[in-house]
Amino acid sequence: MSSAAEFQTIGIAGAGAYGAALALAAARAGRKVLLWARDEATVAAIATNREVPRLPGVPLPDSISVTSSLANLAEAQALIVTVPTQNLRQACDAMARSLPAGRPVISAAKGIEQATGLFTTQVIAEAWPGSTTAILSGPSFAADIGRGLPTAVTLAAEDPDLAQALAQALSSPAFRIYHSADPRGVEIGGAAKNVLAIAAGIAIGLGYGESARAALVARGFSELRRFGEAYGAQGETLMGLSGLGDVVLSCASAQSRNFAFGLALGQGKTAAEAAGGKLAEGAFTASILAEMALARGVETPIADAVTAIIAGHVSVRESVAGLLARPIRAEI
Ligand SMILES: NC(=O)C1=CN([C@@H]2O[C@H](COP(=O)(O)OP(=O)(O)OC[C@H]3O[C@@H](n4cnc5c(N)ncnc54)[C@H](OP(=O)(O)O)[C@@H]3O)[C@@H](O)[C@H]2O)C=CC1
Ligand SMILES: O=C(CO)COP(=O)(O)O
Repeated sequence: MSSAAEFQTIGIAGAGAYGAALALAAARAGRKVLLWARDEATVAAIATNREVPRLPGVPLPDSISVTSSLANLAEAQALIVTVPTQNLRQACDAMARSLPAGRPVISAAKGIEQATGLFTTQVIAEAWPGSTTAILSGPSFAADIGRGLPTAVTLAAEDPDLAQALAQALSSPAFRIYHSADPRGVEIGGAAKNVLAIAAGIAIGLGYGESARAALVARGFSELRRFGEAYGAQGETLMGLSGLGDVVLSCASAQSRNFAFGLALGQGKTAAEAAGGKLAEGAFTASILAEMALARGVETPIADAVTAIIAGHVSVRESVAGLLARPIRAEI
């Protein structure tokens, strides 16, 4: 039986925008936080300025310390990994070399590993054998968490007691964490919503308007649900914060980097120009998600279209015309 009191110190691996946000959330929940960045210069800048460069304007309290040594995370009773999905394996390999396995490792990444088709908790389990995995996901911009605005997410683990204990340990009045025993459902929602956010951005970038966006979001959610159920997600999870909730947020706001990436594609930029050096997880997830859907006989026309556009195989307009020319069919 796990209890929140076990988790007094939290280690956070990855000092980007979300790592900073979750460090602040954990500190506000009364935890001591050890924030790890791989780069010495970043650690020095954070220690001096008491803010994370990728989340500027939010001062870090004294309960957050920063380190470039993974061995210093040994004191933490639970770890949260906040590096991009395609770099998660590398980060977990490094942790496995520096720390004993066993403590809970919570993924906060939203994607599918391109090279393997593994979801993020599977990547952690494979790269760091013996770790107990969990996933935290849901509608939450790092900047909103940083400002202390009300936010709600889901934390899931196979062991419901562990999920509940971690959720309690990390929750505070403005950062509410619901718990779940369906980690696969939670991680699929977070990965797939990024692909849909790109599609929604494309529709707006093309000037197709709000009705088109609403249609895309609804049909996209149906795609997410089919894919999720084919890969073992529970329907109720997909309807929750980490699925529908994050689709609503990310498809509606230009604050989403995935939406902004799609918007730029729709306005005629190439994929490289549209990314502009910012992380758009959906750009890496779209093709593997489409491939995995095909392997299980699931239709994902929106993920297919996003994949073809990013690869430069079709123009944005041709691709959208292809979607609009699909045969008329029953909605469900
Ligand atoms: N930002 C947000 O609002 C939210 C983000 N997320 C998810 O969180 C994850 C991270 O996103 P976010 O923080 O925004 O991204 P950022 O681009 O802000 O930061 C990524 C961080 O990961 C670090 N990093 C990359 N590769 C490694 C590695 N191999 N080892 C250690 N550190 C590494 C980078 O370090 P360096 O500077 O050295 O490259 C950087 O500090 C993504 O999966 C995203 O979907 C989830 C919810 C909200
Ligand atoms: O996942 C997020 C909000 O829940 C952040 O979205 P972006 O990665 O698209 O900025």
